[in-house]
Amino acid sequence: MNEKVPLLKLENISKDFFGNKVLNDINLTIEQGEIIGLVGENGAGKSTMMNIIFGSNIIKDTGGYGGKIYLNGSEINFNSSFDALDAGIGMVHQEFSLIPGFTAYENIVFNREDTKYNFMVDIFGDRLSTLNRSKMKKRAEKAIKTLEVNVDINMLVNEMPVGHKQFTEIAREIDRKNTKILVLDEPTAVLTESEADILLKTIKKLSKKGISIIFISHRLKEILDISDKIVVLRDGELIKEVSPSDTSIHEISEWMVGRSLEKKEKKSIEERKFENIIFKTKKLWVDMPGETVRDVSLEIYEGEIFGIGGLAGQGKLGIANGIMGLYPAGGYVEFRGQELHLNDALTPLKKGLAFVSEDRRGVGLLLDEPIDLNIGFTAMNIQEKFIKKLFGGLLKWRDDESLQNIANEYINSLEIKCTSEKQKAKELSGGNQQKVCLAKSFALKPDLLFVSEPTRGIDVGAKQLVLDTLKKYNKEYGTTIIIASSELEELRSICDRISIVNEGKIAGILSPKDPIASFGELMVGNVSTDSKKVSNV
Ligand SMILES: Nc1ncnc2c1ncn2[C@@H]1O[C@H](COP(=O)(O)OP(=O)(O)OP(=O)(O)O)[C@@H](O)[C@H]1O
Repeated sequence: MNEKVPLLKLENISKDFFGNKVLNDINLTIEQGEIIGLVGENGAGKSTMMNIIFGSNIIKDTGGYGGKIYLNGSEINFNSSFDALDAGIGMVHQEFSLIPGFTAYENIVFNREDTKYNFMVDIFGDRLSTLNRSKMKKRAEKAIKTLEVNVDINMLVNEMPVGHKQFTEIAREIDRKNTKILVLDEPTAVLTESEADILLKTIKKLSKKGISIIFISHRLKEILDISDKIVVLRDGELIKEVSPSDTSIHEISEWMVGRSLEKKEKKSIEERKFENIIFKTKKLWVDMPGETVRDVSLEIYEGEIFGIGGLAGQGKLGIANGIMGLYPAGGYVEFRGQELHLNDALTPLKKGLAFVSEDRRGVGLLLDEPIDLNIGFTAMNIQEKFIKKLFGGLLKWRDDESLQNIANEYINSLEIKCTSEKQKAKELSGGNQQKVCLAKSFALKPDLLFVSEPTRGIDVGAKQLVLDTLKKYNKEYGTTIIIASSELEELRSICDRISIVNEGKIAGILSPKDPIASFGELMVGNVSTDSKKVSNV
């Protein structure tokens, strides 16, 4: 009998990192054109499994893996990702692998550039061939067009907003002619809902063309909407394979965490009164690629949790980036009654402001350093915390014990999955790296904390934990918190007031109890409605 051979088959796959077992006896098959939705808590082993399929160096450099992988029935054993690409397996990693100083189109066709004939090639060989840029641009444009997004292919990658970087990465994979399997590791984490919708449609189209997709996401609704088969990993074990029509978000969440989850009643937010203005902006503008901040005037009360929402590119992320000196900014900003000088990244930190950026890997972590140093680093440098001094400060050295203590405090409270506080940041899973970034800002004990997209890349179970930790900080230390988020429900669950930014201006400020429709109206710039300004809840 002629048994049908699956496109890809994983047989008894296991992996440990220096004795720490992270994958155990995984068996999985993937058919041509099938979309597999891969889910699991932060640190469950999803990226590791994908790195094995993609032949990533990190697997080989850490002792390889156990078990066998078959592609079209033949065993494969990739020596590098180039072998995987040659075999038709592409991957878009959580962290971008684009070349920052190159344009989008150069990145999309990188290593597969078109060249022009010139006579020197006949004499000296291919090394003297010249690039056929117009052909390269046409190819890049075609790939971007497939995605139906508006990305400027001539823009340098380091000047792009994160969402556009993500589309550039995917366009690069689409441009490859031989792709059979595409692994997408949390591709929608950096996208807005509407951008994510576009991507999901593209994924469906690719699968119809016969390309198989392995799609990792913490947004379980997406997983249910798009997958042909949902695969749940927990603590390195494959614990469930299920069809989306036979399950629900709640059930998947329970398989992920391994226990039954109570359906939480929505708690109504207690109304709080605030007296003093701690922070003000007048006519703030910020020049950040992809983010329009034109004219933002705000007054923030000491001790409140203030939300900033709005559609992508309207300015919600640009505000904190400008104030914290990461992008050119102008206008007037005041903190505790004193003008705060803009275009300087050090002064805000010294004055008691802190920022957890949406681009956490870009500006957040010292990847080769251990967790404890990452958590304490900024506080050490800016506030001389975790430092021992002798002779009136003439002799200074690192206080390793207090660093360890603070790190362990956050490892426990934020449930950071790691082997110890000495594990290097680069060895943590994406979601756990993000928790380290939050801990780093908490260690500063700031008076005013800006947080952008606090739960991006965080699994369903840990989302609430992160929001609760923010609330706890606000309550215990009186920290004023300004949260920018594309998830309106997240803002409505913890903020005292929520502003909506539209076209670089504050369209209105609402109470979290206001109806969703009022937020929606402000998001599309309809300011003439009843959107009352909540000056103090
Ligand atoms: N290079 C490495 N060295 C040591 N341990 C590692 C390394 N890479 C990953 N790990 C460990 O393997 C485990 C699984 O990590 P992995 O990145 O596969 O998780 P994940 O399911 O993708 O999580 P997330 O949702 O947070 O991205 C984690 O405990 C992580 O610390």
